[in-house]
Amino acid sequence: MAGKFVCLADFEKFACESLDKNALNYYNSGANNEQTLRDNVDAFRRYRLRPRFLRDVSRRDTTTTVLGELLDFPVAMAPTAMQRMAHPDGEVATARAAASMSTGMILSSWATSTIEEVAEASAGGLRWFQLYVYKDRQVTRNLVERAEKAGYKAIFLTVDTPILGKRLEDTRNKFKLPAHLRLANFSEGDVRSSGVQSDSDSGLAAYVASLIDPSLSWEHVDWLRSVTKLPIILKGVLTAEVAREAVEHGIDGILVSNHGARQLDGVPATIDALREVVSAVNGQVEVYLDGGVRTGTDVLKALALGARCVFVGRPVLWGLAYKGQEGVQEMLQMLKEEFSLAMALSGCGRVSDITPALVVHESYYQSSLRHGPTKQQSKL
Ligand SMILES: Cc1cc2nc3c(=O)[nH]c(=O)nc-3n(C[C@H](O)[C@H](O)[C@H](O)COP(=O)(O)O)c2cc1C
Ligand SMILES: CCCCCCC(=O)C(=O)O
Repeated sequence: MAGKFVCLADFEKFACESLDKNALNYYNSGANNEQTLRDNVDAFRRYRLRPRFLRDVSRRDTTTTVLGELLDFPVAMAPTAMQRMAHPDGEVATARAAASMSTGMILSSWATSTIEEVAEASAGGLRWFQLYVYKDRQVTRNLVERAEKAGYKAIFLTVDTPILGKRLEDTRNKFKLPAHLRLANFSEGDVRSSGVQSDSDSGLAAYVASLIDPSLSWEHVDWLRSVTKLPIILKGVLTAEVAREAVEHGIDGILVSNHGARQLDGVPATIDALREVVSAVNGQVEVYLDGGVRTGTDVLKALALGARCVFVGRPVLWGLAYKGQEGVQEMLQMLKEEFSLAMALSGCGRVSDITPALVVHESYYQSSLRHGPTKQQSKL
């Protein structure tokens, strides 16, 4: 348990006070007016819990599985690029924290540590690899083969970023990766050396435009399927339509995500999009969620609405900024304890006790106050 911190907002506050502007704005900002950024967090507050009491919750089992891999609790770490801006050990510290807490991490294609050093530093830990598709297929294939060889258990293909979203602070700051760091998995063409920065761009947007494939389509998904035996999860799905297509293309899982609200501003909060995706895939593949998860009750709500596991992005960076590996562990420990408490207080001894009846949208109560019970309420 963290010494002086009592909630994840404390980690955020520390990061805001200690990181430099270039890194902090890059980590914390969202796209455009940040409507979706705010909504990702606020939307969780619009769901209400319906606890079941008089059940023995003296012992709780928080474990779950993701594609057959055991996790001590249903919270793992989303890929976030360039973690060494937050702490010198960056992704290596994150991977060690994941292993020590018996959960998993997704390593970003844009890590500031190599695929191999992260694997070596956290031997026995659960790691997945996040993939961006480069215009040069060989570059992309090489990343996949390295991840497979180094023991990563799945590929999370990010589908919401054919082009970089507009992040105002990064543009104002002319974001740059500090000179002592590099995108460690590429031999050349990093954020500093892309060379095409205009006044209306951050260094990042220029790099993406020069190297990342904006023609990303189902053809690339099928190609990826043909070059790896690893399970493929689509990261960035928000609609039933895409979810159904994903299942048709033999995808193994779906991560409901809006990229931490950094791509298309105005898309729904992920917790609001979750139900549509869960119902579209109808149990055919596992569904996960990231975006705005900050408390144990957020985790509980996401699971009740059908997520098998949730991922956190920015909280990892805040934990790193606080105390490296130890800071990330403390952040995860806090979420685990909050989740276990939320399970107890809602009458759930096991993760499988968390069912849709546990959660309703706030409108459920507003409509019954005005008009008496709705059909949904009468059914519960
Ligand atoms: C600083 C930062 C960098 C990110 N880098 C990546 C990335 O390299 N690949 C990716 O698929 N998603 C990336 N994301 C999105 C996260 O994986 C995740 O979807 C999001 O952060 C979850 O929302 P949260 O930060 O509110 O927990 C990044 C997010 C942030 C904040
Ligand atoms: C292909 C786009 C790279 C984006 C850089 C990392 C990232 O995902 C972010 O949100 O920033």
